[in-house]
Amino acid sequence: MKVLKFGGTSVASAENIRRVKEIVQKQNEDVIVVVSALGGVTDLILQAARVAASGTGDFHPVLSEIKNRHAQAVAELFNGAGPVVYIAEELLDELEQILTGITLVGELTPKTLDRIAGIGERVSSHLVAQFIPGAVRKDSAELIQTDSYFGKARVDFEVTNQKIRDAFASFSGIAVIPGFIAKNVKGEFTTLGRGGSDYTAAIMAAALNVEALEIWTDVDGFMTADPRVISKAYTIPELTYSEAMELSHFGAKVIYPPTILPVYQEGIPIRIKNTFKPENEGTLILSSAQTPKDRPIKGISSISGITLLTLQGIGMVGVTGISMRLFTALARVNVNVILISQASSENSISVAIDEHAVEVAESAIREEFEKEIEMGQVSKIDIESGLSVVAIVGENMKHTTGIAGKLFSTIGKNGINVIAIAQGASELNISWVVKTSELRKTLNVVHESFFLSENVELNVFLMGIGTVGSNLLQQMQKQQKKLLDEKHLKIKLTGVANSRKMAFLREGIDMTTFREKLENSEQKSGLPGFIHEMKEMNIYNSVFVDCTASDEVSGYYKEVLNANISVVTANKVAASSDYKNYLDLKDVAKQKGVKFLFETNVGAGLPIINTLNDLVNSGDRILKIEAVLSGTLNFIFNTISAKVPLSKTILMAKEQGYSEPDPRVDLSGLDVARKILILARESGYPLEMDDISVKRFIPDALFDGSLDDFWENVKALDNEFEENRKRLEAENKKWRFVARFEEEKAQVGLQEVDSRHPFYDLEGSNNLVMYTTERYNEFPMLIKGYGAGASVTAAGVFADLIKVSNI
Ligand SMILES: NC(=O)c1ccc[n+]([C@@H]2O[C@H](COP(=O)([O-])OP(=O)(O)OC[C@H]3O[C@@H](n4cnc5c(N)ncnc54)[C@H](O)[C@@H]3O)[C@@H](O)[C@H]2O)c1
Ligand SMILES: N[C@@H](CCO)C(=O)O
Repeated sequence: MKVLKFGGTSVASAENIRRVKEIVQKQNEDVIVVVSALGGVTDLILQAARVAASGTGDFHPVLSEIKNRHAQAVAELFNGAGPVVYIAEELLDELEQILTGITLVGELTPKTLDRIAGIGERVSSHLVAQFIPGAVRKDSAELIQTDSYFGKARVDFEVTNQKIRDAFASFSGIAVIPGFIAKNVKGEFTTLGRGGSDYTAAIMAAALNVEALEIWTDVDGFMTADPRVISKAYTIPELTYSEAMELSHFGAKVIYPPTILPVYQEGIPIRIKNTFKPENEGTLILSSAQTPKDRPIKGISSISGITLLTLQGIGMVGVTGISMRLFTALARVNVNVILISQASSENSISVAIDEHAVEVAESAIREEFEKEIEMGQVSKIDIESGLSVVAIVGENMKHTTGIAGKLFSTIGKNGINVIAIAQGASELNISWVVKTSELRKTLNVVHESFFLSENVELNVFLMGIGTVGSNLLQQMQKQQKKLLDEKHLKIKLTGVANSRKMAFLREGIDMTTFREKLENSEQKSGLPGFIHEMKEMNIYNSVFVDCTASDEVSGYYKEVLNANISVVTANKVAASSDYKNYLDLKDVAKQKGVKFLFETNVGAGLPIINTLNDLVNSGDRILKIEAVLSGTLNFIFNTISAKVPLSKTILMAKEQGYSEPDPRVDLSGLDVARKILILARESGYPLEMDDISVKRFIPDALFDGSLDDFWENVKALDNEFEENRKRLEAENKKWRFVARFEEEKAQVGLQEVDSRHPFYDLEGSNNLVMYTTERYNEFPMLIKGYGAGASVTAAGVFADLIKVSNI
């Protein structure tokens, strides 16, 4: 035999009752079907009773709604005919009479309320019993005997069990019974309190020691987290009774814990099933559940609307009875304590309570500790609202090390502040308090870290979609699927901006149609606005990618890092700004557990900075750096010829995506100066830009004025350069713009190199770096290759991005 309980939504309408019938008829054994009232009916009854008791209002409109709901179901299920019509009418007339009585006396006692609160179940059980062929209705009120604590009556199990066993001694087939209701020894109606129908089902199941109890509801069972917040939450196949109780204590309102006590004591399995998707397995709750060893956590639950009340004072240290008095004071005013945290210093005790109970709780505590407050032994009662409690639950946590470490480091890395923590010695649950504004992010990071570790998500906020930025998006879009399939890395474009518009989407903007999305966006681009929105979205594992050349953008890195968002940048301005700022950014990133990566600042996609870091970190010392670091300048000097004058080569470098947005940054030597400065710093030398000697090969006058002036005036240099070029050709030499760092000094400038020089054969826009170190001494280390260009630079940015994910 099995007991099946159908909740309010499962019997909310004729259509749903048809589903119930189908489910019941598919059972291969005898069943007892416990039903709730039609969804929402109990609330309507209570509402009508309150209106009646007020003495001023008219309960009839609410009563009509109750009657209509039933009349509609009867009409659809029975064509409005048959005995059920009279039964329903009779019960609802009874309700009307009692409501009239309440109106007359202007008083609503718990006893009267219990007389009517279960009328919904009494009607629905008749409807369902008559609708399922062969089913018989039995009256649970005659089987379950309670005391007279109206509203939440306590069951007399000895009498009840005997009554149930007698009633079902020779029963076979389908029985339908109302949930929630019972009677006291005098035969007066009582109710079983919150979760009452579940309780009825559990009482029946335990009394008859049935094979299983099935709770049919409108969800698939216990989920790994609140599915309204975590779209990737999934149904937990098996739970122990203790895990189910822990999970349902908070958000997961699948069952009400006290209701499962009778079946728990008998070891009867409970299955949670979805009436609307009966084919799904649901969740099975047993004494010992299957738990994969690598999944110590079964689920995450959360509850919002929490206030933390902290009693603090050095006068509390070592004084016995403080907690007893605190909790007794709260109990006196019926305040339920959801979480308790007290440090071993005993200097403070924090309790998490429902925010609606704050006023009563506070005044009860103030009253209790009036003397101590007066004497200064209790210095303050702190109240912090707008909080949520989150908990991870799992029996396998017991004696497993590293769970709390993993939990809090994941949370911390994402910039979420943990306000209070509680873990019982049973190690079944770790609970903590966060601001409700951080709840979504908390659930996401914890869910990802414990349940979806096979898929790491990276949320990209990209600023600047010019040469490098747009190429990066193409590469990411092409590689997205492969990274997901093979590396379990999900890259999402969660925000993007060009100089006019910006767009954001938590689920990820389609990288093929991002331009349309931007065009259609109503958000005008603006740096503070972009940063604000990114921070407000507060998504875990976020990365800010800077593909602009703007110093204004780089000025925001600190704020971004401080918000626990990693920074990946192709923009060289920050790493070559004041040494203090460069160090600060690195420090903030370290402190916040996020990354600040800028590999493409030198040599585009070439592994120049990473290699340098590896050398230095492994104990090598950089003695000398000699390098050609400008793709633009190398391209210009390799392209200039009798037919292609200087001015044309500059234009070509720009068109081919090598030059800076303003090519004067390359021509002036500033770009190379920035790069050698960054390399010197990464080698461990605290250089400033002023320490770099820059020898320009283009007259200063050309750098004054607008970019248009420059394009016009630069042509005047063509002849002189052609003369010099011819001379060089005759001498079999080439121009190379060389950067050098040695003995804490750095310089950049134009050099004429002959064919024996290692820089002589450097083609196209290639870069070459030579590291002379203590280990690479007689033969320096060489890194050579494309040093500029859209695809190689974008690839370098992409590689940094992937590094952030730590896959
Ligand atoms: N091109 C290369 O080979 C290369 C190599 C290494 C590093 N970089 C660096 O990459 C960065 C981008 O270079 P690029 O060649 O793509 O330049 P680009 O001029 O093609 O692109 C820069 C884009 O940033 C946009 N932008 C500027 N300020 C903005 C703001 N406040 N908000 C939104 N968008 C803004 C511009 O409108 C432009 O579209 C530069 O810092 C450059 O030094 C480039
Ligand atoms: N403008 C730069 C881009 C690479 O940093 C260059 O030409 O080298």
